[in-house]
Amino acid sequence: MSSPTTAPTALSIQRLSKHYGRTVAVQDFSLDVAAGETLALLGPSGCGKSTVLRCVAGLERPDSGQIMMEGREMTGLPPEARDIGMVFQDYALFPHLSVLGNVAYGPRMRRAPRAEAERRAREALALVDLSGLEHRRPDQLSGGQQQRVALARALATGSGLLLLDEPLSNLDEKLRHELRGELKSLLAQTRSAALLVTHDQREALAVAGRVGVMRAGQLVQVGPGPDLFARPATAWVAAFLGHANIFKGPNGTARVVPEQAVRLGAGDSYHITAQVLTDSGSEVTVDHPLGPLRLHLSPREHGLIKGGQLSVQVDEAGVLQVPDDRGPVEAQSRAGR
Ligand SMILES: Nc1ncnc2c1ncn2[C@@H]1O[C@H](COP(=O)(O)OP(=O)(O)OP(=O)(O)O)[C@@H](O)[C@H]1O
Repeated sequence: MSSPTTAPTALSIQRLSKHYGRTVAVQDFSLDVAAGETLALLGPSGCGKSTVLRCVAGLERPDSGQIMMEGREMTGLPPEARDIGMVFQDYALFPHLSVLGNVAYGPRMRRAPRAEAERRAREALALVDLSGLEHRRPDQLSGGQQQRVALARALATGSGLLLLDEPLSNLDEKLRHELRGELKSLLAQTRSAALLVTHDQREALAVAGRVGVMRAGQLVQVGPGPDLFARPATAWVAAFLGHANIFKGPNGTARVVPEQAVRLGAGDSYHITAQVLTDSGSEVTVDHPLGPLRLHLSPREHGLIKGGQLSVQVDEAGVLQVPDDRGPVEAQSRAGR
């Protein structure tokens, strides 16, 4: 599962495990992040994403495994010795410090002289487009501006590795959408490697070059986001990424039918068993021999329905055969839809 790129490795996590009491939070987790790369860890709540990040930051001590940065062993070191820039969910700015003071804090802690720390802080604030607000206090900023100050603070550390734990979580949908694009270009400009944790697929796809999908403490698949969607390794990953058509196959396998494998208005006609209007057209369920096939139709495609029937041709070559690793409840809820 290592990166196909030849860039040097900024972060290497090897066989990391961590439990809390009886809860296995992370198990045998290995991942490399290349210099300059942004990698997003994606997975359902409680799957261990933040624990991985906290172990990399040095805020948690792993039970076993190794964490290396640029080839140096970090596993036993305290957070302040790791030279990492961090942004956490609540972005915890110091309320009594100005914007400039907040951003200069990192370099100051790393013993940069005041003038040098402030120069770096101003540079970072310019990157996040907040020049001119240096003297405000956090409570005089909007949520989005505070979020950007937190980012600037991480960037000003000048570290080769940034850890971002749900960095856009406290924003409304509109602002999140705007900042997703900004975050991507910002990370590209800094050339730092970044490990981003999110439970939001759109965020992962919009910001990261590669996405790692976690389930129950383990990394189940890693690769560029569009590749994961086109070729999910297992039925659980397919379901998690939003594939609608996953059918039980023989011997513990499942068949995933991507929308691209379905041609409308060709082949045999099948009954429509359910129809729901959506804001972009309609969603219909077709009684297909493979299973109840759920399809999104544009208003124009909706016109292909004749007498409660729709012609559908499934390109067998486009159907994916994968191990069915879904629990009984997950498989049931999909089949029942
Ligand atoms: N300090 C702790 N003490 C006990 N259990 C913990 C602790 N921190 C995390 N856990 C448990 O470890 C597991 C992984 O938690 P973690 O916060 O890493 O998940 P996550 O994927 O980041 O979740 P979310 O998306 O909800 O933030 C969960 O079952 C959680 O309840």
